[in-house]
Amino acid sequence: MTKELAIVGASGHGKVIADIAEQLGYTVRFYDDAYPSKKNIEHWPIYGACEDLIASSDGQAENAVVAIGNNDIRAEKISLLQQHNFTLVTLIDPSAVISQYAKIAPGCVVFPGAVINAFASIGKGCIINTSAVVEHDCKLGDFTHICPNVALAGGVSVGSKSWLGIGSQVKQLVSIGGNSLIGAGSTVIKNIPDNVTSFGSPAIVVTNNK
Ligand SMILES: CC(=O)SCCNC(=O)CCNC(=O)[C@H](O)C(C)(C)COP(=O)(O)OP(=O)(O)OC[C@H]1O[C@@H](n2cnc3c(N)ncnc32)[C@H](O)[C@@H]1OP(=O)(O)O
Repeated sequence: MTKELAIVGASGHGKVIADIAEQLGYTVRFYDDAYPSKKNIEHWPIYGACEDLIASSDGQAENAVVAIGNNDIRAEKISLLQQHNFTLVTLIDPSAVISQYAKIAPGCVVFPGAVINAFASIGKGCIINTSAVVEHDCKLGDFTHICPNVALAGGVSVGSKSWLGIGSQVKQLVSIGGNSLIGAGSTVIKNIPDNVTSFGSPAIVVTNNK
């Protein structure tokens, strides 16, 4: 029997998610709020906006994943789908390496080559992007985005909705607050508070996002 999966968000990120989902045996259907001005992505048709997906649902726990990189919008769409009884699927690329002792909440995507080690815990709706490393005992809040090639050493914590830019690295046991942004290529060696943008090596706070 084929498994069906609605993907909300027809973007580059969505294409990677569709590829992973198909490898896992799903038949995918894209939805995007740019519909009807946008009607397809690559060879996949777009079936409607997110509200069309909800309207067409029979309330019988259909599978869905949200493929939107923006943490706030992803959180909003996931909450909406949960309110309408969709099943939030977590997709893990077959090439990712996940410890038997790691915990990953629903609605996450784990991209090719990522590693999540023992006793790491990943909150709801997170993106663990290509070749990111989440070491042992890390704790990631809901709706975080860990970009490609990020390396989190052991015991790092990241608050909800934070975004760690491509190639950034974080020293062991460092804590990054919620809703903060770490710039591409940064090296984080000290705790970072909530609601700030930081970058550089070592990373320093450059903007308060409140
Ligand atoms: C699969 C995927 O594609 S996933 C997506 C991956 N993308 C990323 O990781 C992007 C992460 N984004 C960044 O690093 C961005 O540069 C941000 C968000 C930190 C800053 O963006 P902006 O606010 O637009 O800053 P802007 O580009 O105007 O730069 C402002 C200054 O900060 C510096 N700067 C910006 N980002 C960084 C950085 N990561 N490291 C060091 N310096 C930086 C710039 O050189 C510039 O300096 P100047 O004023 O002396 O010229």
